[in-house]
Amino acid sequence: DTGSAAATPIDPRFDIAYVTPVTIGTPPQTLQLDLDTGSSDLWVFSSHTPASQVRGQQIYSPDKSTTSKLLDGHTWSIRYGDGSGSRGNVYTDNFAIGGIMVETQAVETAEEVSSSFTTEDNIDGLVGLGFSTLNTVSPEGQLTFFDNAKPKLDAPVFTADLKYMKEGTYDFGFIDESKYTGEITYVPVDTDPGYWTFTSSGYGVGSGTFSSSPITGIADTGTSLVYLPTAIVTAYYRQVEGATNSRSYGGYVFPCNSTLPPFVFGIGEAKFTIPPSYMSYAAVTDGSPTCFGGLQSSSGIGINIWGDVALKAAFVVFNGEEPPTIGWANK
Ligand SMILES: CC[C@H](C)[C@H](NC(=O)C[C@H](O)[C@H](CC1CCCCC1)NC(=O)CCNC(=O)[C@H](Cc1ccccc1)NC(=O)N1CCC(N)CC1)C(=O)NCc1cnc(C)nc1N
Repeated sequence: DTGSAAATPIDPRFDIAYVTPVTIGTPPQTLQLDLDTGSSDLWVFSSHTPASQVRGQQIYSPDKSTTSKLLDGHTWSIRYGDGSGSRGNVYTDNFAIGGIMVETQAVETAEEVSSSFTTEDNIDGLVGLGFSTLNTVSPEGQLTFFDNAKPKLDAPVFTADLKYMKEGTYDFGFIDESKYTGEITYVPVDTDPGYWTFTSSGYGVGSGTFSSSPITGIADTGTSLVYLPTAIVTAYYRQVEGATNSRSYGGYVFPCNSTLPPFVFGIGEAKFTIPPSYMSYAAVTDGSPTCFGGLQSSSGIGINIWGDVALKAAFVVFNGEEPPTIGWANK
């Protein structure tokens, strides 16, 4: 099988996240989920989520599906890097993305979600596309949609073609040559502890010299920005008039009318350029003349994260063969 599904930005003003339509159960219930290579739980707002915590999200009702089965005695509880979290019970049911159907997918129903999920009414839940080792279901961990779908895919891959303030695509089971230019450069993936962890070959700021130095981090579709070592981040903002590292805004900000250099990162011998428009992420509040940078320091996180700001500058292949690799191409 092969399949394709849209990745649509949830906010027209800046790319905080992307959602993809999925169907669950019989008859199919359609939800808009955030495909997240930085985690491995598939969880949804559901008929079990307290009404006080639901604000416009679509919900999955297992009781309305003739193919749902409670996974008795199983629970899940997850905490994300931004401090948000959720927890609940587990069902298996039919689950499809882009026409790829998995009959007994573990679908984790939320009994509780944190406030930032309640207020984000465009996200009905997440599809974790990290490695199944990160799945939080207890007492037995469950497989991701990709792990379940892999045997029926023409090729054990999925690709991300995320776009700047535009609808992009996730493809499953094939590599669409019309979506990229030149060659795909593949590099090894370290699957411990379960992220798509790879090593970039270096970086450059604007037309400055390229610094060849290994930068190990995770490819994370569920993270909005790029988080890299402080030395790289200060080298970048040194080139931005009026940039400061703001404690109150929690990161590097600058006057929105400042000229930003592009940011270049290496994958093997290949080079990828994040254009200035992506690097000026958003005004700190609507209408403010102060903008928040798309590149921030990873010093408080403990890992480097290549989030959407970097991913949308490339066509990215998540290759699930043994051993897994990740491929990057210009587009
Ligand atoms: C099994 C756990 C699983 C692997 C977990 N994975 C992750 O946290 C990475 C994962 O990709 C998650 C997936 C997110 C979670 C929130 C909802 C959208 C998806 N990414 C993050 O948490 C990265 C930081 N968050 C972000 O990048 C969120 C994403 C978001 C999007 C839309 C709406 C709300 C939030 N963006 C913002 O908050 N933004 C608002 C501020 C703006 N300046 C930038 C955009 C983990 O590492 N948890 C360990 C963990 C726990 N506790 C903490 C404190 N840190 C941790 N890393």
